[in-house]
Amino acid sequence: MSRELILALNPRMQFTRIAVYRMNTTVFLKKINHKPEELEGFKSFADQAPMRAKIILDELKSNDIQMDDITVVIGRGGLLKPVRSGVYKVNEQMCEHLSGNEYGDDVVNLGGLLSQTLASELSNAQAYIADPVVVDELDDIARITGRPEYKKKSIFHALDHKTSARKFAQSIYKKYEDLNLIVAHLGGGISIGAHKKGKVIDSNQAYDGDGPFSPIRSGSLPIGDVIRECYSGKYTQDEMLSKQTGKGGLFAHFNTYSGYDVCKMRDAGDQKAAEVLSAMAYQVAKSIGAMYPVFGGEDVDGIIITGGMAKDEHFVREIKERVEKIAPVSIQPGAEVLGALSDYGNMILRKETEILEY
Ligand SMILES: Nc1ncnc2c1ncn2[C@@H]1O[C@H](COP(=O)(O)OP(=O)(O)O)[C@@H](O)[C@H]1O
Ligand SMILES: CCCC(=O)OP(=O)(O)O
Repeated sequence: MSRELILALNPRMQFTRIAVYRMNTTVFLKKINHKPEELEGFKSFADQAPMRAKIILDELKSNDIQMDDITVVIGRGGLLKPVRSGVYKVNEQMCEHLSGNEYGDDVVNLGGLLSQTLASELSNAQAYIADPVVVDELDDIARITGRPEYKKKSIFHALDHKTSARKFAQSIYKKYEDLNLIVAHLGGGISIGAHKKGKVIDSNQAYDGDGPFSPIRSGSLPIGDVIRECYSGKYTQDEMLSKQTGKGGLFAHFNTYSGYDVCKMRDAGDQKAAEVLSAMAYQVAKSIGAMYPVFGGEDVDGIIITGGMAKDEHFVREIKERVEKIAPVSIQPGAEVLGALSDYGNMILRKETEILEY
């Protein structure tokens, strides 16, 4: 059996999930929580990389992981220039773009930066990312907006979308490339994508654009009101961007980053939580419905609902009731991000995947 180890990383706002794999066996799995006081004082998410990397290294060492055996460090890919789906070696330009927030400031940028920082501390490791949030397979028609200077960008949870869609295809003994699917990832961000024969030809711009509001993002807003707020003199540009991308949605209503907490409030009888969650489900359902014409009259073979909030049966039921006439609905609760990264890691080790250059 190969001694080589894969270290997979999924940095989130308040924690970092890490796992170590030897082939298909999980050797180590940990959710490292970061206390609010540890995260205070950093100007951007990218600046947290050295601090989080040190904690991860200490965690691996104290759990007797054979550091010299780690040859692949692979993280979720961040906000970068548009790229094709697949595995990328982390290079200098990628690190510059991620650390400089060239395409936006989000915790997901830490995926590539942590991979690079950790690989540089290990004697035999190379850093990678896979299916970053900027995988771009949009049809040209989906890019055009009502202002020639603005193009719709492809920003969605590509890793979970592709993994869930392939898993669904396998479950019905079909190839992903032969199916038309609508995938809804319900996580911290919410992305709804039209997967036509293996390509995501349309999606909401799930970071700073349109679509349903999510646990942390505002989604589509009445744009005139937003423009007036921008010019009110009350907020800086960074504050306005943060309201859209990290402090909108359920956070703006309830002051928590956790969709789980708001579901618990609803279950405990909180009327406002029930109303806002129902509105979120309503917006998700409308966005799923909006993908139907994208297939140009072809049948939709399935709607896949995935991500952390797909674990909440009440929330999922409210979406399902509104969309199940379009196509059969398959629920895949939770997002298997670390597992998906380890699959890519194994493909790297077996030389079964092209390593793309950013
Ligand atoms: N059992 C659950 N019920 C409702 N929401 C949940 C549950 N478990 C996790 N969540 C929420 O899912 C969101 C995270 O989704 P996830 O797909 O894991 O991550 P990501 O933010 O990367 O998309 C968080 O808002 C979290 O609180
Ligand atoms: C960064 C855009 C994609 C997205 O929203 O992902 P998360 O659900 O992981 O926040």
